[in-house]
Amino acid sequence: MPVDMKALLARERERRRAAASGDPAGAATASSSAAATAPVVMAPRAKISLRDFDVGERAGVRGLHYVPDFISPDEERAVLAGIHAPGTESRWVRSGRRRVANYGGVPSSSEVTEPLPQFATSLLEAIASAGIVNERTAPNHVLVNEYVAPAGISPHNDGDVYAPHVAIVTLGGAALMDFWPNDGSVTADDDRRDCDEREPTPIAQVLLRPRSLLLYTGDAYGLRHGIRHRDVDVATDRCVNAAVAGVEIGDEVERGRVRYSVVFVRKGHG
Ligand SMILES: O=C(O)CCC(=O)C(=O)O
Ligand SMILES: [Fe+2]
Repeated sequence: MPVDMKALLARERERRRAAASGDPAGAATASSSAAATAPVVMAPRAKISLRDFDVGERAGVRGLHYVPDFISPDEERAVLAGIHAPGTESRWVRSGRRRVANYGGVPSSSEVTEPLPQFATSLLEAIASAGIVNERTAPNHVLVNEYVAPAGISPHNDGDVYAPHVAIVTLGGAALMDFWPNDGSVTADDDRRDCDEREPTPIAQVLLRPRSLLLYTGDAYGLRHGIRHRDVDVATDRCVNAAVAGVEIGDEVERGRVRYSVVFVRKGHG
Protein backbone atom coordinates (compact mmCIF):
# COMPACT_ATOMS: atom_id res chain seq x y z
CA MET A 1 0.00 0.00 0.00
CA PRO A 2 1.76 3.17 -1.12
CA VAL A 3 2.07 6.03 1.35
CA ASP A 4 -0.18 9.00 0.60
CA MET A 5 2.47 11.70 0.18
CA LYS A 6 0.05 14.62 0.49
CA ALA A 7 -1.47 13.24 3.71
CA LEU A 8 2.02 12.55 5.07
CA LEU A 9 3.16 16.10 4.46
CA ALA A 10 -0.11 17.58 5.83
CA ARG A 11 0.27 15.50 8.99
CA GLU A 12 3.85 16.66 9.40
CA ARG A 13 2.86 20.34 8.93
CA GLU A 14 0.07 19.95 11.49
CA ARG A 15 2.44 18.33 13.97
CA ARG A 16 4.98 21.12 13.51
CA ARG A 17 2.32 23.78 14.03
CA ALA A 18 1.24 22.05 17.23
CA ALA A 19 4.83 21.67 18.41
CA ALA A 20 5.58 25.34 17.66
CA SER A 21 2.50 26.46 19.62
CA GLY A 22 3.65 24.38 22.59
CA ASP A 23 0.79 21.89 22.36
CA PRO A 24 2.33 18.73 23.76
CA ALA A 25 -0.58 16.57 22.61
CA GLY A 26 -0.03 17.77 19.06
CA ALA A 27 3.68 17.24 19.35
CA ALA A 28 3.04 13.67 20.42
CA THR A 29 1.01 12.73 17.37
CA ALA A 30 4.14 11.88 15.41
CA SER A 31 4.14 8.50 13.83
CA SER A 32 6.45 6.44 16.01
CA SER A 33 7.97 6.02 19.39
CA ALA A 34 10.68 8.39 18.17
CA ALA A 35 8.12 11.09 19.08
CA ALA A 36 9.32 10.91 22.67
CA THR A 37 12.26 13.20 21.85
CA ALA A 38 12.04 16.78 20.58
CA PRO A 39 10.53 16.81 17.10
CA VAL A 40 12.87 17.22 14.16
CA VAL A 41 11.99 20.57 12.63
CA MET A 42 13.40 21.25 9.19
CA ALA A 43 13.28 24.51 7.32
CA PRO A 44 11.77 24.03 3.86
CA ARG A 45 14.47 23.67 1.21
CA ALA A 46 14.77 25.95 -1.77
CA LYS A 47 13.89 24.19 -5.01
CA ILE A 48 16.96 22.70 -6.63
CA SER A 49 17.64 21.58 -10.16
CA LEU A 50 19.19 18.13 -10.18
CA ARG A 51 21.10 19.07 -13.30
CA ASP A 52 23.30 21.25 -11.07
CA PHE A 53 24.17 18.24 -8.89
CA ASP A 54 24.79 15.60 -11.56
CA VAL A 55 28.06 13.85 -10.67
CA GLY A 56 27.60 10.78 -12.87
CA GLU A 57 27.99 12.55 -16.17
CA ARG A 58 31.79 12.53 -16.19
CA ALA A 59 31.78 8.74 -15.62
CA GLY A 60 29.06 8.18 -18.22
CA VAL A 61 26.56 7.15 -15.52
CA ARG A 62 23.04 8.51 -15.72
CA GLY A 63 21.07 9.14 -12.54
CA LEU A 64 23.85 9.84 -10.01
CA HIS A 65 23.45 13.06 -8.02
CA TYR A 66 25.21 14.44 -4.95
CA VAL A 67 23.95 17.45 -2.98
CA PRO A 68 26.46 18.71 -0.36
CA ASP A 69 25.19 20.21 2.91
CA PHE A 70 21.60 19.23 2.22
CA ILE A 71 20.89 19.52 5.95
CA SER A 72 22.38 21.84 8.57
CA PRO A 73 24.45 20.72 11.60
CA ASP A 74 21.44 21.45 13.87
CA GLU A 75 19.18 19.35 11.67
CA GLU A 76 21.80 16.60 11.66
CA ARG A 77 21.86 16.60 15.48
CA ALA A 78 18.05 16.48 15.63
CA VAL A 79 17.86 13.58 13.15
CA LEU A 80 20.51 11.66 15.12
CA ALA A 81 18.47 12.20 18.29
CA GLY A 82 15.40 10.86 16.44
CA ILE A 83 17.35 7.82 15.25
CA HIS A 84 18.23 7.05 18.88
CA ALA A 85 14.93 8.12 20.46
CA PRO A 86 13.55 6.00 23.30
CA GLY A 87 11.96 2.87 21.93
CA THR A 88 14.18 2.65 18.86
CA GLU A 89 16.90 0.43 20.37
CA SER A 90 14.87 -2.72 19.66
CA ARG A 91 14.72 -1.83 15.96
CA TRP A 92 18.42 -2.43 15.37
CA VAL A 93 19.51 -5.66 13.75
CA ARG A 94 23.12 -6.60 13.15
CA SER A 95 23.97 -7.14 9.50
CA GLY A 96 27.59 -8.16 9.13
CA ARG A 97 29.72 -5.25 10.25
CA ARG A 98 26.92 -2.71 10.52
CA ARG A 99 23.58 -2.37 12.33
CA VAL A 100 20.38 -1.66 10.45
CA ALA A 101 17.03 -0.31 11.61
CA ASN A 102 14.10 -0.69 9.20
CA TYR A 103 10.95 1.39 9.15
CA GLY A 104 7.96 0.93 6.88
CA GLY A 105 7.86 -2.86 6.75
CA VAL A 106 10.06 -5.88 6.16
CA PRO A 107 12.79 -5.10 3.60
CA SER A 108 12.17 -8.24 1.51
CA SER A 109 8.42 -7.63 1.18
CA SER A 110 6.86 -5.03 -1.08
CA GLU A 111 4.21 -4.29 1.53
CA VAL A 112 4.40 -1.01 3.46
CA THR A 113 3.05 -1.81 6.88
CA GLU A 114 3.76 1.15 9.16
CA PRO A 115 4.13 4.92 8.95
CA LEU A 116 7.62 6.37 8.87
CA PRO A 117 9.12 7.76 12.09
CA GLN A 118 9.05 11.51 12.56
CA PHE A 119 12.75 12.12 11.80
CA ALA A 120 12.22 10.36 8.48
CA THR A 121 9.04 12.27 7.53
CA SER A 122 10.87 15.53 8.29
CA LEU A 123 13.80 14.55 6.09
CA LEU A 124 11.40 13.37 3.43
CA GLU A 125 9.54 16.64 3.58
CA ALA A 126 12.84 18.46 3.06
CA ILE A 127 13.58 16.24 0.06
CA ALA A 128 10.07 16.79 -1.32
CA SER A 129 10.24 20.57 -0.78
CA ALA A 130 13.48 20.67 -2.79
CA GLY A 131 11.41 19.38 -5.71
CA ILE A 132 13.52 16.28 -6.34
CA VAL A 133 10.89 13.60 -5.79
CA ASN A 134 7.30 13.49 -6.95
CA GLU A 135 4.19 11.45 -6.17
CA ARG A 136 5.51 8.65 -8.39
CA THR A 137 9.02 8.53 -6.95
CA ALA A 138 8.56 9.60 -3.31
CA PRO A 139 9.99 7.04 -0.85
CA ASN A 140 7.76 5.08 1.52
CA HIS A 141 10.32 3.00 3.38
CA VAL A 142 13.46 3.93 5.28
CA LEU A 143 16.49 2.01 6.48
CA VAL A 144 19.03 3.47 8.86
CA ASN A 145 22.54 2.02 8.72
CA GLU A 146 25.06 2.48 11.51
CA TYR A 147 28.72 1.93 10.65
CA VAL A 148 31.31 2.03 13.40
CA ALA A 149 34.64 2.61 11.62
CA PRO A 150 36.15 0.78 9.86
CA ALA A 151 32.91 -1.02 8.92
CA GLY A 152 31.68 -0.84 5.34
CA ILE A 153 29.10 -2.63 3.23
CA SER A 154 29.80 -5.38 0.68
CA PRO A 155 29.27 -4.75 -3.02
CA HIS A 156 25.60 -5.32 -3.82
CA ASN A 157 22.70 -3.88 -5.72
CA ASP A 158 19.50 -2.93 -4.03
CA GLY A 159 17.41 -5.44 -6.00
CA ASP A 160 13.96 -5.30 -7.48
CA VAL A 161 11.80 -5.04 -4.35
CA TYR A 162 12.40 -1.30 -4.59
CA ALA A 163 11.62 1.15 -7.34
CA PRO A 164 14.83 2.52 -8.91
CA HIS A 165 14.96 5.76 -6.92
CA VAL A 166 17.12 5.86 -3.77
CA ALA A 167 17.98 8.89 -1.62
CA ILE A 168 20.63 8.63 1.10
CA VAL A 169 21.35 11.24 3.77
CA THR A 170 24.74 10.81 5.48
CA LEU A 171 25.16 11.78 9.14
CA GLY A 172 28.03 11.81 11.61
CA GLY A 173 30.92 10.51 9.51
CA ALA A 174 32.10 10.31 5.91
CA ALA A 175 32.58 7.35 3.54
CA LEU A 176 33.64 6.75 -0.03
CA MET A 177 31.08 4.73 -1.98
CA ASP A 178 32.23 2.71 -4.98
CA PHE A 179 30.00 1.91 -7.96
CA TRP A 180 30.64 -0.99 -10.36
CA PRO A 181 28.77 -2.30 -13.38
CA ASN A 182 26.19 -4.90 -12.46
CA ASP A 183 27.88 -8.20 -13.31
CA GLY A 184 24.76 -10.20 -12.50
CA SER A 185 26.17 -11.50 -9.20
CA VAL A 186 23.67 -12.18 -6.45
CA THR A 187 22.34 -9.22 -4.53
CA ALA A 188 24.20 -10.40 -1.43
CA ASP A 189 24.21 -7.62 1.10
CA ASP A 190 25.59 -9.75 3.89
CA ASP A 191 28.82 -7.86 4.59
CA ARG A 192 30.81 -11.05 4.73
CA ARG A 193 32.89 -9.89 1.82
CA ASP A 194 34.75 -6.61 1.73
CA CYS A 195 35.15 -4.46 -1.35
CA ASP A 196 38.74 -5.62 -1.54
CA GLU A 197 41.55 -5.22 -4.00
CA ARG A 198 40.16 -8.02 -6.17
CA GLU A 199 37.18 -5.88 -7.03
CA PRO A 200 37.68 -4.36 -10.44
CA THR A 201 38.30 -0.63 -10.54
CA PRO A 202 35.03 1.13 -9.79
CA ILE A 203 33.45 3.12 -12.60
CA ALA A 204 32.67 5.87 -10.13
CA GLN A 205 33.30 6.76 -6.52
CA VAL A 206 31.28 9.28 -4.53
CA LEU A 207 32.61 10.78 -1.32
CA LEU A 208 29.65 10.97 1.05
CA ARG A 209 30.26 13.84 3.46
CA PRO A 210 28.12 14.28 6.59
CA ARG A 211 24.84 16.16 5.88
CA SER A 212 24.99 15.38 2.17
CA LEU A 213 22.28 13.84 0.04
CA LEU A 214 23.07 11.16 -2.54
CA LEU A 215 20.52 10.14 -5.16
CA TYR A 216 20.90 7.13 -7.42
CA THR A 217 18.11 6.49 -9.82
CA GLY A 218 17.55 4.77 -13.17
CA ASP A 219 20.84 3.52 -14.67
CA ALA A 220 22.79 4.34 -11.49
CA TYR A 221 20.33 2.24 -9.48
CA GLY A 222 21.27 -0.73 -11.67
CA LEU A 223 24.95 -0.55 -10.66
CA ARG A 224 26.44 -2.42 -7.72
CA HIS A 225 27.69 -0.25 -4.89
CA GLY A 226 29.67 -0.77 -1.71
CA ILE A 227 31.80 0.90 0.97
CA ARG A 228 35.23 -0.50 1.84
CA HIS A 229 36.15 -1.78 5.28
CA ARG A 230 38.65 0.86 6.40
CA ASP A 231 39.19 3.88 8.67
CA VAL A 232 40.51 6.21 6.00
CA ASP A 233 39.39 6.52 2.38
CA VAL A 234 41.62 7.67 -0.45
CA ALA A 235 40.04 9.63 -3.28
CA THR A 236 41.09 8.28 -6.68
CA ASP A 237 40.63 9.74 -10.13
CA ARG A 238 37.28 7.90 -10.18
CA CYS A 239 35.91 10.15 -7.44
CA VAL A 240 33.27 11.96 -9.47
CA ASN A 241 32.30 14.50 -6.80
CA ALA A 242 35.86 15.34 -5.66
CA ALA A 243 35.56 19.05 -6.38
CA VAL A 244 32.20 19.55 -4.69
CA ALA A 245 33.23 17.35 -1.73
CA GLY A 246 36.44 19.35 -1.37
CA VAL A 247 39.08 16.67 -2.07
CA GLU A 248 41.85 16.16 -4.58
CA ILE A 249 43.04 12.88 -6.04
CA GLY A 250 45.22 11.10 -3.50
CA ASP A 251 43.72 12.89 -0.49
CA GLU A 252 43.01 10.80 2.55
CA VAL A 253 39.62 11.28 4.21
CA GLU A 254 39.00 10.07 7.77
CA ARG A 255 35.73 8.20 8.18
CA GLY A 256 35.03 9.54 11.66
CA ARG A 257 33.97 7.21 14.47
CA VAL A 258 30.40 6.41 13.42
CA ARG A 259 28.58 7.11 10.19
CA TYR A 260 24.82 6.83 9.82
CA SER A 261 23.03 6.63 6.51
CA VAL A 262 19.31 7.24 6.25
CA VAL A 263 18.35 5.36 3.10
CA PHE A 264 15.00 6.25 1.54
CA VAL A 265 13.52 3.73 -0.86
CA ARG A 266 10.21 3.19 -2.55
CA LYS A 267 8.42 -0.11 -2.50
CA GLY A 268 5.94 -0.93 -5.19
CA HIS A 269 6.23 0.41 -8.70
CA GLY A 270 4.06 3.05 -10.30
O1 LIG B 1 25.35 3.52 3.85
C1 LIG B 1 25.16 3.82 2.69
O2 LIG B 1 25.31 4.95 2.26
C2 LIG B 1 24.74 2.74 1.71
C3 LIG B 1 23.77 1.77 2.27
C4 LIG B 1 23.29 0.78 1.25
O3 LIG B 1 23.83 0.62 0.20
C5 LIG B 1 22.10 -0.01 1.55
O4 LIG B 1 21.55 0.09 2.67
O5 LIG B 1 21.65 -0.75 0.64
FE1 LIG C 1 22.59 -0.43 -1.17
